[in-house]
Amino acid sequence: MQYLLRHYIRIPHYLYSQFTPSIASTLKNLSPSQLTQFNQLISNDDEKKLKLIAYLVQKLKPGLIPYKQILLQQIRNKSIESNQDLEYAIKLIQKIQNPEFYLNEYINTIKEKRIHSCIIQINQKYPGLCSNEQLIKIKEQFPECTQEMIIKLNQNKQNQSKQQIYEKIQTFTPRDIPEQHNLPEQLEKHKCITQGKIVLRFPPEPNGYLHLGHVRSIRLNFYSAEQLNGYCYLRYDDTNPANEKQIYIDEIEHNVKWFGHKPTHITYASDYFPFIFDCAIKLIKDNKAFICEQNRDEMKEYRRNKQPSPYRDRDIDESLRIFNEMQEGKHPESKYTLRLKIDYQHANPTLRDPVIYRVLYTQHPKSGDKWKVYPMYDFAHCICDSLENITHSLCTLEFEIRRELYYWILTNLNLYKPFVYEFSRLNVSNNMLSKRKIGKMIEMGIVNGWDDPRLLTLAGLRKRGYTPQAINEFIDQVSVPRGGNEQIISIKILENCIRKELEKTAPKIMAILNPILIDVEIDKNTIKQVYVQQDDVKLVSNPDFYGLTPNKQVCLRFFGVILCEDIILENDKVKYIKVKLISTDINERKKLKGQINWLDKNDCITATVNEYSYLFDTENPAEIQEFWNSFNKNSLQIYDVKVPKQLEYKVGDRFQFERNGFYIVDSIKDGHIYFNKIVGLVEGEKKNLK
Ligand SMILES: NC(=O)CC[C@H](N)C(=O)O
Repeated sequence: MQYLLRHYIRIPHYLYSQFTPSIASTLKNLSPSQLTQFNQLISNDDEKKLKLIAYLVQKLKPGLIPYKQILLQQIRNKSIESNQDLEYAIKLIQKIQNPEFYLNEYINTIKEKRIHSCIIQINQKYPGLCSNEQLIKIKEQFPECTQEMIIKLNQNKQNQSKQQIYEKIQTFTPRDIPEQHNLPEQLEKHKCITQGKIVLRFPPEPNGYLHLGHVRSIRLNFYSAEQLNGYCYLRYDDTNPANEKQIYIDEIEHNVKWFGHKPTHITYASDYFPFIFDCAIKLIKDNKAFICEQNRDEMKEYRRNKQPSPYRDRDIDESLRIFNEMQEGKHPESKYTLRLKIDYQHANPTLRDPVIYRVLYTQHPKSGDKWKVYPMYDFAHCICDSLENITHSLCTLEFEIRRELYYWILTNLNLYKPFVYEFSRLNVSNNMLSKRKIGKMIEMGIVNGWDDPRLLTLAGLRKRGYTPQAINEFIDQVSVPRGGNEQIISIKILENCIRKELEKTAPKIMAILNPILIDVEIDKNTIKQVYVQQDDVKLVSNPDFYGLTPNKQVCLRFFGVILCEDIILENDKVKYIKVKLISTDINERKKLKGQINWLDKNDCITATVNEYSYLFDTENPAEIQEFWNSFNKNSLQIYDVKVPKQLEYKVGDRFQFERNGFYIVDSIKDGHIYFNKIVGLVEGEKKNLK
């Protein structure tokens, strides 16, 4: 049971202990026949998960009602593999939720709901499918649904996900948690300042480059503020000078601008250090904070065992004196810390007398050596939010457990409290979004720096050829769910977004990857030399191959029908290919299935292509402790390419190389062009040589 709870229901850790006995006792209270029925119903693992969640929702203790929505969400987000699963999940949802609410809030009929889920799944499984193919797939599974129904639902879905990002904020309703309520006079002052407008913030720590995961927050905050006519701050959460650098600060600002956002203000947590310091003094004077001398390990041990620090009852004046001395630089690092005096036995470990200040003699990128004491994130963050009159403080789910502490601090400082809301962190398959882990990969030399095009850092995506529009489209499609940090989004959805955009915008050119030179005999006296692509040449043909192979006719596109007379090898490599021009007649050309790309030797130049594929072989490398072992060693391949000579190439230009994919000019060194492959064509398109 514990195992299931931990894996399938994401609730704060410290609640398990309260949760499990109540479930256990409910199970105990079932009559033998009920129990048999319950067990009989559970026939496989997936069903077990769903059933258990549904069961738990029914049996929630009144105090846990706020988590009901999370659990329901969990059922909705459950990946459903078969029709039976789908029907089963729907039945469960119906059972546990007021049917009227379900029908109004979600979809009109169960049938629509089923089709709708099916569309979502099909979109996720085959992101590149056009609507016709989608229709066929859906019809296979739901023969009873009409074409109109599918089109209508598909449109609804698209409109819904487009609007969701900023409309979502308007749907947040305050939870009924007393600690979160503001006093009437606080609210009045807050409203007077904000004039009822929405005030958001994007608060990255400048300790690395931003990545795709941050775009969810950038989009949610900046874009929502723009759409809702509100404000959004870019605030650097610079409370730990040990890891922070000016280059990161600059890169973050550059990225926000890249997405076209203009922060209402750019602020730094360090701007507020004097105020935050005074807050700490106030808490010491109120006997709500004390100077502790426990070292890191002792503190950890005591907190885990719910024991009080031996310094907890230190005299207020002494704590005040030491804290001031800490700031004056009179004490070494790690000797003293300032800790809150909340409740060392609290069920939520973040409230067990957390540290709020420590001594650091590191140079701070903004405030230099002015400060010797630095506030911890938990202490600084809520105060900054409050001072900036943030209306909605939005963060990822791993911060959920800190929400109670956030409110405790603001309540005890008598400060205005923003509404805190968490959403799922973004995970993308076959890659890793974690500044720490990316930093590690750079350190190990697995990738070539923060802007390596295989990484999903914004610098990497930019270099790879992604546009802000395509990235935003991806974020809109995957939206801002709250289902859990474990969900993994297929990287194919991201690829599909850039592909869709480039299909419309990138000019098509013929380019020959891995070129092979062939002699085309036009007549007895004329030989034309052209390049064709290595993968269009095979010594032995097969029924699916329409390229060059001995004694077979193929067409050099827009030129003429040729017959391959001979292929000569040297050390297993094609050395020479001899072909003969048979006809240039358009009708003859059209007859052939095999249409090959080519470039005249005299009309092209040699360039280099960096072709990238997935960074990791496994879908979820974060799961593996030594994640570098699943690094895809073929994630970068370098090829020669021939491109038309008469075109102009500038860094940043994007092209579609016909039948190959999309490419961007990455750099030009001494006249030599380097392309990065952005993304391939939709699977199957390449083979189709027509
Ligand atoms: N509350 C939050 O949004 C967390 C911000 C934190 N500085 C981070 O970069 O993760």
